[in-house]
Amino acid sequence: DSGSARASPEQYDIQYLTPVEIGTPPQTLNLDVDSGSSDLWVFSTEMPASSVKGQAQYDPSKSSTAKRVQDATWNITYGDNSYSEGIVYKDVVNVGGVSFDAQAVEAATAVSQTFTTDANDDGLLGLAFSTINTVQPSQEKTFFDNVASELDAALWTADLKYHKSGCYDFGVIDDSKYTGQITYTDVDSSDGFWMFDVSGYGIGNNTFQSTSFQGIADTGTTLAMLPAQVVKAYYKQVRGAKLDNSQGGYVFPCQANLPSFVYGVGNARYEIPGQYINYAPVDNDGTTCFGGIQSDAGIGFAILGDILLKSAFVVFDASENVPRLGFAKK
Ligand SMILES: O=C(CNCc1ccccc1)Nc1scc(-c2ccccc2)c1C(=O)NCc1ccccc1
Repeated sequence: DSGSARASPEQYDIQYLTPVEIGTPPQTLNLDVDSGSSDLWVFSTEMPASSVKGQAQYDPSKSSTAKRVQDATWNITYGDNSYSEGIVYKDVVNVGGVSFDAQAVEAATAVSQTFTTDANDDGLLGLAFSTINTVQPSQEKTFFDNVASELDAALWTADLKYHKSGCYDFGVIDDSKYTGQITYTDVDSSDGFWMFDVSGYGIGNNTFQSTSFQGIADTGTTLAMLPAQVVKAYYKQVRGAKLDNSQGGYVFPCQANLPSFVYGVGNARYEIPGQYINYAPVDNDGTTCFGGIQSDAGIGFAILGDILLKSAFVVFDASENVPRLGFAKK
């Protein structure tokens, strides 16, 4: 079995949304496929109407295959202190043609303001490792863990694009989506993330620095949160850039000519074009812009979010004893 689902960007590529069918007859919700968390949770008819502003809601009472998981609850808080919580159903879930008939669908009963204000985002589909799923008293499996044994290959791929729709594929590597070789690197999943070693970095045409650091491949995080020293060195090359704590990070004049950022995976080198690193204006007149590369200070590891992932074709491969990540140019 294999499948393919679209990943459509919201404004500034803040996140990418993928249509997911839930229940019988199918209810289509647009979810944020998130390799940085492991809960599949949705806006639902179980939450107060005041928390719903345009989102589609999963209605288990309208699904003949929905079954309540008695006494099961969940709650999750993300690094920006956004959170959601609720109860659990089992139901049919279909992503890009790959289906599982008893997927834990975590129906929200409450969400934070940040989720309520994002009208197009109906929930998250977590594809990190099931060891960090938040359902209690017994943890549930991610959609990928549930379908892996049915897939032609136990892997999924991310082909995210700059200000354009891309794809998430399941069970197959589509060779038309990348050029050259795929470079693989082992994943340390002990913290539940797709965590690996970045072998070094380079700024524009400057010499590549072979200082490795650990990071997670996180399709759910917008920006690339990198070691403070790396980020400081990057913005030193940007005239007018400064760390503005009131904005929460490095900003620069929107007209700045940003250098590219090169990152290493093993002996391979991948480049984020400077244009991708001009994330979005922070003011109405578009004079000052917020950087797509920011510091990972206080997190404990780097977060290689969409700003970085959209520069490559990425393989999330759990087909062997040790999971691994593959990167290729495209
Ligand atoms: O939580 C995730 C992946 N989910 C991101 C997401 C998607 C939709 C809504 C909210 C969040 N990734 C990870 S792993 C570790 C962290 C983290 C980040 C900062 C401090 C502590 C932990 C995060 C995370 O929260 N990512 C999202 C994020 C938001 C704002 C700033 C940085 C990162």
